[in-house]
Formats: sequence, structure tokens, C-alpha cells
Amino acid sequence: MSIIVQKFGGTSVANAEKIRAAAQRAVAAKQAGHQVVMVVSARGKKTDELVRLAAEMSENPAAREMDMLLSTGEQESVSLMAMAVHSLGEKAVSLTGGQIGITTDSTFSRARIESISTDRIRKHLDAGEIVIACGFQGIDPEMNITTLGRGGSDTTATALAAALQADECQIYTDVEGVFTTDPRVVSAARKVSLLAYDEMLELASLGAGVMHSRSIEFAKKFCVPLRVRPSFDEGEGTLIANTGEQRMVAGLALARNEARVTLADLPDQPGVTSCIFACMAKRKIPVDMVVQNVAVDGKATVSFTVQEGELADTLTAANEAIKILGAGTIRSGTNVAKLSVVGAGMRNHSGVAAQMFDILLKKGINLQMITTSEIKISVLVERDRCDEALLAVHEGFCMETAVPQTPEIGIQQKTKSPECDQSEDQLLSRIVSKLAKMEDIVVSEVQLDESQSRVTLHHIPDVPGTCAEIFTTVANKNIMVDMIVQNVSDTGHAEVSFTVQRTDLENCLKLVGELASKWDDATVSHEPEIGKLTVVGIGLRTHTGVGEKMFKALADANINIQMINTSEIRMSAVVAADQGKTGFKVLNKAFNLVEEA
Ligand SMILES: Nc1ncnc2c1ncn2[C@@H]1O[C@H](COP(=O)(O)OP(=O)(O)O)[C@@H](O)[C@H]1O
Ligand SMILES: N[C@@H](CC(=O)OP(=O)(O)O)C(=O)O
Repeated sequence: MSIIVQKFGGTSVANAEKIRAAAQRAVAAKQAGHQVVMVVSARGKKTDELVRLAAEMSENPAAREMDMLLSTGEQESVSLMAMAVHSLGEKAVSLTGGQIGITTDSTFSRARIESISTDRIRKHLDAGEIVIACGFQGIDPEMNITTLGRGGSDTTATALAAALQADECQIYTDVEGVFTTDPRVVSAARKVSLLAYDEMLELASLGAGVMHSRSIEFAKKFCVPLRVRPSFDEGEGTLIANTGEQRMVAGLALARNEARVTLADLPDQPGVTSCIFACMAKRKIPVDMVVQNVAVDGKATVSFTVQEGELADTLTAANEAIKILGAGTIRSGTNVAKLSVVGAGMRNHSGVAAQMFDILLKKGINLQMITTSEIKISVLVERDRCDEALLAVHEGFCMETAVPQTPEIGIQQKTKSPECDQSEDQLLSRIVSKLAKMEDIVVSEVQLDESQSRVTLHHIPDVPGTCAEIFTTVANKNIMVDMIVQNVSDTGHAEVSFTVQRTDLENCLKLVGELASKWDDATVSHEPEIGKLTVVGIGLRTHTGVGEKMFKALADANINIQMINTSEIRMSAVVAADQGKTGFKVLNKAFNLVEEA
């Protein structure tokens, strides 16, 4: 019999009427012939209330007691839900995380799921009961109650769906589905019918609040079709699954509360990035928008962003790194927000970044930092203008219209869509079947690309429009740009590096040379042959250990890193061409992957 998991978020169970409506939905699915598992969050703002209550008791409540407290919000709603189902004449049983058999590690307030025993759930389902599970919680090996981190009920739902091999995991919420961007911020946002796992993974980790990125990791790893649906009507919502659709721009995400950190005057030698990542990973700080540009005068600069709430911890970790490295200075700033564009089709189009930069130029918004990955572009902008930036990019790409928009700038390359590649799915399922713990990191592949060159523009004006001009000029000549990194500037001048195909290098140098000659003191440097090493997997950025492992393996092999970019599905490092093959070997070893002959 088919199993359906239905998750109801806090807003969908906020009062008795809503609880009854959710119960009716589960009963309807049951009566349509499915076995039904409901995952329910705490009602309305209950979890926030509990957090406030704890703050009244203590400035620094014990983590164990916090989890004990917060888990009660879900316990309240599952029992009410079971009563509602009973009153509709169906059998139902409510279960806590521990009763279900969700075992986690002991990291209170952000525990990771280790395993789920499905025996008890199956017994209840086979007895014709609707199982109503508490979201967001589990139990550690010492029987302590743990919670999975705020918003963690999505994770419970997809993890249960994965363990039960459910036919669909439905996430019921207070909007029609996943929109091109938060519909509460941009009223013209449009609901998207279909998204690829990778697109949703990137959107969720870059700030789209509708889903928790960890839950998409489960869905992708275990191939669970996810459907985000409205709890208030019969809308079909958004299906998140493997799809070959190649939209240039599928969605936008805004992370408002970012902080930027720059470590400058670092020695330009192997091990620097590794040391910084290790210090961050030790404190479990997820860093994003990591930008390391080519060194100038033997001194390297690494910038990255973290959530503002993590800044104090990050600065302590950065100080530690500098002490270990024996050199370096730290700068940081908080009035910034990160705006990201995500779309699986951008991997084949030369103009998405150029068009985004052009849209922001027309608003006079400066790009303080840029990083791109295969299917996303992130820029750091002034926080006070981030809503304006979001709106402008949404409008500029005509995202309110249902027809996929192709950028006006650049061309589309004809390449096959990787999502349709079945061998990739098989590779993934082989790796997932060997995981010791459900939330272990999945690294499926290491790639070496030896077909690219690196181009850097030094000392360019740090004003709106510079990058728009560079990348529009390049895209208009049909040159495909792969990685782009631009570091934070505190000097009025910036540096931007990018990679292009070696066959396009000559053309590209001519174009950027002409541009650079217009700007006082701007110069161009390049490296005709580089190696681009990429680690491919799922949830790479949110698991802080992946960067640490990657950069340590490269440092141990004495390989210097010239450029970095990171995303949820890929982490890339540019190294010297003659070190590419060694890098490929050591990374395969570090991630226990069999090296291909
Ligand atoms: N791209 C997006 N699409 C849809 N909703 C989004 C998006 N980005 C952010 N949101 C916000 O996510 C909210 C739903 O998530 P959440 O409040 O966690 O719901 P729940 O209580 O059901 O878990 C919506 O109300 C919406 O404001
Ligand atoms: N109640 C928890 C878990 C959760 O996922 O809630 P929601 O589904 O309402 O986002 C929280 O507020 O974090």
C-alpha cells in the first residue's frame, strides 16, 4: 500500500479550526487508500513563546533543558491532532520523536538524525491507524530528548518519508507552494510548479524560508518526491523532484542578516584556507560566499560571509586562525545582505550573471562581493537596499511571467542536462546505501576540469556598474564564464577573477584589456592553464566539515589554492595546472572515492 507523509507547519495548526482541517486532509488521504503519516509542528508561534519563557528563567539556559522544553510544543499539537482525527471517525496514534524511533546525536538544539527505526510506525499503519509524529525532535543514545534546529519539522518529515520509502512527502504550509521569491516580500512573485532538488537545495540554503535545506538533502539523497502545498485550499503546490527542466532563473533568495569577514595580509602558501576552514568547522560555523582571489604581492586575502548572529564566534575563530598562521589582519562588517539567483539552466548560458549585474547597476546598487557556482549567483549588497535589489532582479528577469525568460545578454550553449543522467542517480543511491548515519555527508564525485584559464582584473573601480560592464562585454561575445569571484573592497578598488574556456582566452583578454585601459591603474593578469577541482555532493556547505576536509587534503599535498567557490552541491578550488592531477588523486582519497583509471 502506498505511504504518504503529510507535514503541517505551525501556521497550519495554529488554532482548532486549522487542526481540524489538517485532520480532514489526512483522513481523506487514508480513505483514498493510502497509509498516512502526519508530521506536526508546534502551534503558531508556540516555539518562540517557549524560547521567551526560557529567557525569563535564565540568561544561559542549559541546552539539554532547552530541548526538553521546546519539544513540548510539538507534543501538544500531535495529541490535539489525534483527538481531531478520532472525532472524524478514524483511528490515529500520536508519537514523540523518541517513541517513533528517531535516534539523533547529542548536539542539543541542532541534533542530526542518525537512524530511524520504522517498526513501530509500520505496526500502527498496518493496524489501520494514522500515525501522528512530533516534528523537530528525536532522542539521543542516552535517551535525552533532542531537537533538530529551528524549522526542523520539514527534516523529520522527509527523513520519515525516506525511511518508509514513502510515495510522496507533502509539506503543507500557509502559501500556495514555492514561489519565485518570498511572496510576502514581493507581491508579484509567482508560484513555480516544478523545481529540481538542486535548485531547491540552493534556494533553501541561500535564504528561501519556505523549506529547511536539510530536508531537501534527505529528499534528494533518498529520492523522495516532495510537494509543497497550501493547507488552506486544494492547490497542487510545487513538486520538487528530479527534473530535466532547464530554467535560467528559477528563484531568488535573500538572506538579510549576513555579516562579512575578510582575512587579509595572509601568507600566500598552501594550508591557509585549510587552517581558516578548520577553525570555523571546530565551532560548527557554516561559512558562505567564500572568496579567495589570486594573491597580490605574495599576500592572500580570503573573505566570506556568515549569519550575523555567528559573527562574534566567527571573529574568535578568525583570530585563532591568524595566530596559527602567524600573520594576517581581520576586517568585518554587518550592514550587508546576500541576494542569490538560482536556476539549473544557467550552467549553459553565458549571460545570467551579466544581466543580474546590469539590473543592479540600473538601480545604482553596488556589488560588494560576488560568487557564482554552477547553478547560482550570489551578490552581497548594502542591507538597506536589499529589498529594492530583490524587486529589481525579480522584475528584470520578468519572473512574474510563467514563460521561462532567457537573458537578453549572451547565448545558450547546447549541452545535455545532467539531471536526466540516470548513471548519476545510480551512483548516488550506491553511496547512500553505504551511509552509516542518515545525515552523513554525501560526496559522490571529484571532478578535474583542465579546460579553463583564469583571468583577473586588478584595481578596478569599486562602484556600481564595473562588473556589469565586464561581464556584459564578455557575454556579448558569446564567451562562457564559469567561476566568478569578487572580494570585499575597503580601498575603493576591487579585484575580480573568473574562469573561461582556454579556447576563449585570447578573445577574452582582448576585451577586458580594452576595458581595463579605461580605468586608472587597472591591470589584467591571467593564467592560461589552471586546474579546477570540484567536490560534488549534497549539503556540502551546511556540513561544515566538507570544506575543512577538502582544503586540508590539498594543503597536505602542498597545493596552493588560487580561487574558491562553494555551494550546497559543489565546492570548487582553482589550482595551478600542474597540480590538478595530484589534487584529483588526494581528494578522491580524502573522500574515500575510488579513483577512475
Ligand atoms: N520562495 C518562497 N516561496 C514560498 N514561500 C516562501 C519563499 N521564501 C520564503 N517564504 C516564506 O515561507 C513561509 C512558509 O514557511 P514557514 O513560515 O516555515 O511555514 P510553516 O509554519 O508551514 O513551516 C511563507 O509564509 C513565506 O512567507
Ligand atoms: N516548531 C519548530 C519546528 C518547526 O519546523 O516549525 P515550523 O514547521 O512551523 O517551521 C520551530 O518553530 O522551529
